[in-house]
Amino acid sequence: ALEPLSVGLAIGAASALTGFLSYPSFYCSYVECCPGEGQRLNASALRAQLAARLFGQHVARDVALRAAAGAARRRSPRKALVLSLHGWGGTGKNLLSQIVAEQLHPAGLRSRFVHLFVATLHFPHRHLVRLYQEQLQKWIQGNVSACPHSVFIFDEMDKLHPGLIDAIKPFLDYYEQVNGVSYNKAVFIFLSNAGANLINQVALDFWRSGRQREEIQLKDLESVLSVGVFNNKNSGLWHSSLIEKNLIDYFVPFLPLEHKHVKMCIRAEMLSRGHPVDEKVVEEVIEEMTFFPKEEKIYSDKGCKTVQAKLNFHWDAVMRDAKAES
Ligand SMILES: Nc1ncnc2c1ncn2[C@@H]1O[C@H](COP(=O)(O)OP(=O)(O)OP(=O)(O)O)[C@@H](O)[C@H]1O
Repeated sequence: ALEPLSVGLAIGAASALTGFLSYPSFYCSYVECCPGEGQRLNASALRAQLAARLFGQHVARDVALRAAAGAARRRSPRKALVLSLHGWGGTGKNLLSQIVAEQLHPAGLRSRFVHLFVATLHFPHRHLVRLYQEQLQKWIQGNVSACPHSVFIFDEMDKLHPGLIDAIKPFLDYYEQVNGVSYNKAVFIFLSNAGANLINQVALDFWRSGRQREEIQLKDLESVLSVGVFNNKNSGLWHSSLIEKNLIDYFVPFLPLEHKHVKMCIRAEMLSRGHPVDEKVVEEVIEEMTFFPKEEKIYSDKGCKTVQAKLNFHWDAVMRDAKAES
């Protein structure tokens, strides 16, 4: 093995000789750097990732692509990009956030410029809201000062205390600067189950009337949600204040997943573990999953969420049987 010093000297000499590696790119190949001024969400790279990794979510995919294209167009956006993701559990909201974050920061959730907050985990106590507000504001301000392209993901947004939503609001607004810091290149992604039942009902109505799932358009979902959730003061929707002020740029709905999508998740999980796809196992795993509504059993009630656990369980059983036989 080569000593680190020799490797460093060799690389240094090579770069000095060729003049090929500029200082920042050389440095940034070893230490994660904040993307440069011109860096934007790349719509075609995002399209390829979404096509390969996110199943059964044509509406969410199209909205995310529109957001990326919009962000790419604006050299100097007037405000931070704010996406609000809604849908049933296990339908891909965290996955899509991760894919979007990876476009700006290839390390994704491991990047020091991508920050994930889970309401019940990071802000569990109501009586500490003031402290959380202060900490959250300092955290966002410090991180955006260090990297304007910071990404903040808030999971379980419907469980976030309204005081914390108020604390975030100034960063989402059309201010050029807040306390000397500009937030217009930051990305905020909010995840929640709010409106999931209404989204599911639209999907079911399409199915019952014999229409294709792919015919569902954003406007079909927006119209139901705007009456049932967004404009309903009694729905207790967490972000009514954000909507009133037009701080959310894109509403991203997630449809409930059907058998065929869950099968795609199972196959993808097998491949990611380095196993070939075994259709018999796919069928066995899907058999163990539950689907709603009671009569038609079309949609997975946990989306793809339990796929990993079910596969683990399945393989443990296979190993046990193999051991017992030998
Ligand atoms: N549409 C999908 N396409 C591919 N994989 C999916 C999809 N939906 C869920 N998964 C997989 O299922 C698991 C759970 O998904 P994810 O965490 O994104 O769901 P979620 O909608 O954020 O759920 P929750 O609301 O419960 O947090 C992940 O491993 C993810 O990769």
